[in-house]
Amino acid sequence: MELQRRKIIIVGAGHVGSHAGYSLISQGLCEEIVYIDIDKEKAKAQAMDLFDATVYLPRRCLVRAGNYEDAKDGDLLIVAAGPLPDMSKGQTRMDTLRETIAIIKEVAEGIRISGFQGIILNISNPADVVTHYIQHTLFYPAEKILSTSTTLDSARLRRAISEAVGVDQKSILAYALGEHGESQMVAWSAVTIGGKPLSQLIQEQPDTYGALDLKAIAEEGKAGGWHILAGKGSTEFGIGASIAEVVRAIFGDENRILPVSTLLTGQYGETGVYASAPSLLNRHGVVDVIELNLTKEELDEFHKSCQTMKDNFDLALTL
Ligand SMILES: NC(=O)C1=CN([C@@H]2O[C@H](COP(=O)(O)OP(=O)(O)OC[C@H]3O[C@@H](n4cnc5c(N)ncnc54)[C@H](O)[C@@H]3O)[C@@H](O)[C@H]2O)C=CC1
Ligand SMILES: CC(=O)C(=O)O
Repeated sequence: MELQRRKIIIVGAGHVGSHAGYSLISQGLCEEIVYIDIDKEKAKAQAMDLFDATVYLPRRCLVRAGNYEDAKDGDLLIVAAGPLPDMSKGQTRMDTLRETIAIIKEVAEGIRISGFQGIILNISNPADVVTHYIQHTLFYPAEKILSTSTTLDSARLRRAISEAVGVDQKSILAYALGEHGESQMVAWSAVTIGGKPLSQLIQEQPDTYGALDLKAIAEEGKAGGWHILAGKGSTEFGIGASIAEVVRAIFGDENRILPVSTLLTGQYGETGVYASAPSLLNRHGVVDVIELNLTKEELDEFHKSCQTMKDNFDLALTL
């Protein structure tokens, strides 16, 4: 009998790293978590706090602080190190590129020397461009490096739709696609509520669904992160749950479809760019990208978003 011991490395023991850890241990998704942070005392403290919590959680998980040597036999590595956009300066996620890349250079080198060969899930913003940068720097197999990206924005979009139509988010399937950031777009043509296309509901119930302000709903979904940042200075529970959802799809070999950011190789007419699109996830990582039948306007918006990320990826390579 081969006993399973799933090991996750989390680089960055801040708000995201700690909440990712709590989501993972409370859902019993791994047997070991190792925190790496330049602030070693913080890494130790977060690990100890989380390990104490496991006493009262259903599944055992060893949580400790470590270093890149611990990544050698890791199965999955989460990158969550970097600054948040400074709202007082009106920064977007993309505006943090320069500062984040300086950190990511060190993180990527740590991953390289560790010999880590598992799946990399990048969260550091600007998420899509940074994921591409790590993949490029490490010559990493693209199917094994991804970002949660608009998995989180799609949850926020589903909340915004839910509030407008009075149906629970879980009964709504809706994707924000492209960038985890300002240029993201909504694939309205693919939205279904209880299995019915939104376009059909608009025709059948013009007084309710037909009266929806789709632009305002899309904006509300996109603004979700900003509302949370403004209110409490960090976003953590939503991203922690999104990370756990992606990890479950991978470790469970689920063939689950989530809107993660992956290297596009011709899908939607885009090549050589990390962007969020509905993708099939299993133990190998991202094994397929689903091409939705987007309208011409939606496709134009998607291309615009991809161009933003291509331009910033080129910029990242000069930093
Ligand atoms: N993709 C997404 O949906 C989300 C992305 N983020 C991004 O995640 C990143 C982390 O955000 P928070 O956890 O809120 O920040 P935080 O400031 O709470 O934590 C960041 C941690 O990274 C550590 N760190 C800095 N440089 C490091 C290095 N070279 N090596 C190892 N650790 C290092 C810091 O010591 C700190 O503990 C940011 O880039 C943020 O923009 C945050 C929320 C959601
Ligand atoms: C901070 C961030 O990227 C988010 O919560 O969406």
